[in-house]
Amino acid sequence: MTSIEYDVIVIGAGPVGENVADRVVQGGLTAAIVERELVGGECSYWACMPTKALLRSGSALRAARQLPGAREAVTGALDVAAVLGRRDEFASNWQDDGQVSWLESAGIVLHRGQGRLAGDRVVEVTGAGGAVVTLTARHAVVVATGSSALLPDVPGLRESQPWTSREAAAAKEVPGRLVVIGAGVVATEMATAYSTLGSSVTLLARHGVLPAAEPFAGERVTASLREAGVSVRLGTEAVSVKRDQAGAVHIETADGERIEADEVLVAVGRTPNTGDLGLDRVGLAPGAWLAVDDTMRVAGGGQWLYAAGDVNRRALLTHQGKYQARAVGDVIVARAKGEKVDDGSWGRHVATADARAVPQVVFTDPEVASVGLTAAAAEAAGLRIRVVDYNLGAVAGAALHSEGYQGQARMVVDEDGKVIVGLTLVGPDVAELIHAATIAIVGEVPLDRLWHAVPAYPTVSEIWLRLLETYGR
Ligand SMILES: Cc1cc2nc3c(=O)[nH]c(=O)nc-3n(C[C@H](O)[C@H](O)[C@H](O)COP(=O)(O)OP(=O)(O)OC[C@H]3O[C@@H](n4cnc5c(N)ncnc54)[C@H](O)[C@@H]3O)c2cc1C
Ligand SMILES: NC(=O)c1ccc[n+]([C@@H]2O[C@H](COP(=O)([O-])OP(=O)(O)OC[C@H]3O[C@@H](n4cnc5c(N)ncnc54)[C@H](O)[C@@H]3O)[C@@H](O)[C@H]2O)c1
Repeated sequence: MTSIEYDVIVIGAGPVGENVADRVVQGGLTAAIVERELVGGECSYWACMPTKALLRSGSALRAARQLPGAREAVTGALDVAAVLGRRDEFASNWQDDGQVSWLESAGIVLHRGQGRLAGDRVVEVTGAGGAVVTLTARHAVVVATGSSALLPDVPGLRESQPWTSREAAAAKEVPGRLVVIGAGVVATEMATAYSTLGSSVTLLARHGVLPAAEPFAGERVTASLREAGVSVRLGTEAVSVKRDQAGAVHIETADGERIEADEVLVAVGRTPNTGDLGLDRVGLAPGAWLAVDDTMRVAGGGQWLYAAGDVNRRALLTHQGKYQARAVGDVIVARAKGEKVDDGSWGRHVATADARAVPQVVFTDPEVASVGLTAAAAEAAGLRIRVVDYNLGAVAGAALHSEGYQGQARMVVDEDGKVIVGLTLVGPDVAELIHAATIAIVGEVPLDRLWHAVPAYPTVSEIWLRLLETYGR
């Protein structure tokens, strides 16, 4: 059987795979990308973009209603059909022509089908009709196959055809009653979206709401969800699920309650897309997350095998996966050309920020924007820290932003280095504020110098000055 040769083969054309391929082509190598569904991946069609489109209109409406003068101009309710229509556009109507054209313009060859490793630097691609094409990589194979929703082992759940994040992101109708299992990022965002769109939502939070964030984030989001009419059940979980013949779903909880709903959304984390990837053909375990070194080389794989994005479990976020993609694309080019590899801390060919400065925005109401370590995580890492809290609603810019602005900020300072290692902001429109904190953490800007970074008056950014004043000089 003949094989087509490329310098680099990328399996998975999500945001991460696309960026890896682009980077290696820009570095002068040839690249092929293998995709079994839509070019653009989860983020474009079933995750980041459509879910944020579902949330945005409700958020804008709430903002207008919090402002005298603007409030009076809002006379109608949310136009659900228009929101869903705008979401469809943001999901490109689940067509990938635009991204396929981009691949062509970037000089990347697309092979459609299921990609499987079939030996050292060999990938077999099985197309829709069953035909198999064999590809060989001269330098590297990069696995960027992403992740899928995890379905917990709850009796009856799988048979009940639950919604996962995919159905929640792409739904054509808003269910009357929605039960959400889980209370992490997907669960809280989708509870916010669907309650705004008119569903009666119940959220089952086994481990608390947003348990990975600073505790006040979960508390504020819980309070606001409840104010919006969402029933948030803390410390409980689904123990059995059944869909009846009329289509209703019956959920039994650990505390013996029975809840009836039209749909049940499972949002309890992710599982790697490595079950059908031929990992056993290269000595690795199918179905496992792919552990990697800082240059994204797979532990226990050949020197030619890399993994980037969700599939390596370092940080399940598009921006962080694309950051890894830039590092891995460049390191493959450097190694192919025999150039020096810059793999020291914060070097060009490593993703140092994955461990120390990952920003994330949860688009709930209020928004939760964070970067770096929470106080609990910093303590667990053995750092000697000081925690500085400040009421975000007390800065002048917040009072101007909206009536009764409520928010909270926390800065975590490493007392030995006198630098910030974590910052969390909770409040309306804090999303756009977090990048300043990312720069302060990545740049390891000393607190003494931060006093000279003066926030403009009257903006919500004045929180920076208030946090410094509270810390003391
Ligand atoms: C509901 C939801 C909302 C989210 N919102 C945000 C957000 O607002 N911001 C953010 O930063 N992150 C968000 N995320 C996370 C983000 O979607 C992921 O981190 C991101 O999609 C990971 O990109 P990736 O390229 O690694 O994987 P994916 O986007 O999953 O792409 C992997 C691609 O590989 C393909 N593939 C898999 N196996 C094979 C195979 N064997 N052969 C061929 N092709 C294969 C898949 O079809 C897919 O196209 C969200 C996630 C969810 C679930
Ligand atoms: N705005 C964003 O950046 C954004 C939005 C959505 C998703 N994402 C990414 O997608 C990934 C997946 O999100 P997710 O919400 O599925 O995972 P997650 O890890 O954020 O939350 C899962 C939650 O489910 C809980 N849980 C686990 N098993 C459970 C069970 N059997 N019953 C009840 N609860 C259970 C966990 O305690 C956890 O709180 C995240 O890592 C996140 O980074 C990002």
